[in-house]
Amino acid sequence: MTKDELKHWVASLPKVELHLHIEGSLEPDLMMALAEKHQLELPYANIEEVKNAYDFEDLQSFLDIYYFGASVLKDEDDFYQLMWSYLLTCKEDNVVHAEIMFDPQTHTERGIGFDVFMPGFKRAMQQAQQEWGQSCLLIMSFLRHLTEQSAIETLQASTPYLNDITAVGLDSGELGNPPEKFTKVFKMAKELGLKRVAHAGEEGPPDYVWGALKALDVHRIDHGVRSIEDPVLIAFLIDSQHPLTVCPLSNTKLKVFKHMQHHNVLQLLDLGLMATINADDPSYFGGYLNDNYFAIIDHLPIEKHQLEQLVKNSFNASFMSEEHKLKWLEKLSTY
Ligand code: HPA
Ligand SMILES: [Zn+2]
Repeated sequence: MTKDELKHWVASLPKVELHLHIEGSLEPDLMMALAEKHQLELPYANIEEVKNAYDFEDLQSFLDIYYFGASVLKDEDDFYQLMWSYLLTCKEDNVVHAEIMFDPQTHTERGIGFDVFMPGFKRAMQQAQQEWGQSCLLIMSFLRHLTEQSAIETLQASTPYLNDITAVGLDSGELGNPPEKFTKVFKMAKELGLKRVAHAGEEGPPDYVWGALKALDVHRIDHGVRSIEDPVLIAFLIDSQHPLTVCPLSNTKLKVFKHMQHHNVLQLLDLGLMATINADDPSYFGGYLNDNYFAIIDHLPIEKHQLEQLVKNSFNASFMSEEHKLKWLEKLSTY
């Protein structure tokens, strides 16, 4: 198959998104429209200027702009619009199931509570479910640059909405904020029956991946690409099959890899790790799920069977029921 044929084929497959920050799907046009609605001053005159600002040195330089962008989200309908726009891209990309992260503290720190963003998210999710059968669930991520006490207060504030939250996660600036800082709140989340994921080994060392596995008892590692530096960790991940939610466009935009040609996702896959492909913050990094698959097709010597494995892995790595997994894996085999 040519690269174009591979892209066409991947685009047609039913797929799963496991690493997507809803605040990172805020497109410049919605950002500008919400700024106008709430009469907020943005340092950008037009969409072109917003896009030009998306030129990052590292994770922190992105996070500064990402948190600033989220400040235009104020009322229930803003959060509805944000979620609805993302879910429309799922339909477009054949993403049949999405596990969507949100950062409560990005909003609660600005005085916007769960009673504002949760109803907005839920309204869009229910509408997409009704209109085209979209499957999706929510992962509540704690900001690791804040204290564990703040994460505990966030978990407590989420109590009335726990039926709508499947898992907790850990994101924001990794270096200097190891997983062990959040041992207690992840234990509380586990006792509440929540699943667990954490960003680790994006900018941070393999020790942070060990920390997420051992101290936080996570089901998946978000990113995890720096695991490759520790052969004992790699052997552990091959054996345990803890999934890695890898985000190729994010990793090149944030200079975790200098160029897509240097990305290690194929290496991880061929070693037998449960690698998956994901979008992370599509509005900031230049593309949604299909674009991430297209980028690795363009720049890595990837073959059809490896793409098929990545897509299968994302179903297997998801929190969907075993019954739904089987249904989709059977369907995949007909493509
Ligand atoms: O890629 C990421 N890493 C850490 N925190 C984040 N918050 C949004 N995206 C990211
Ligand atoms: Zn992320």
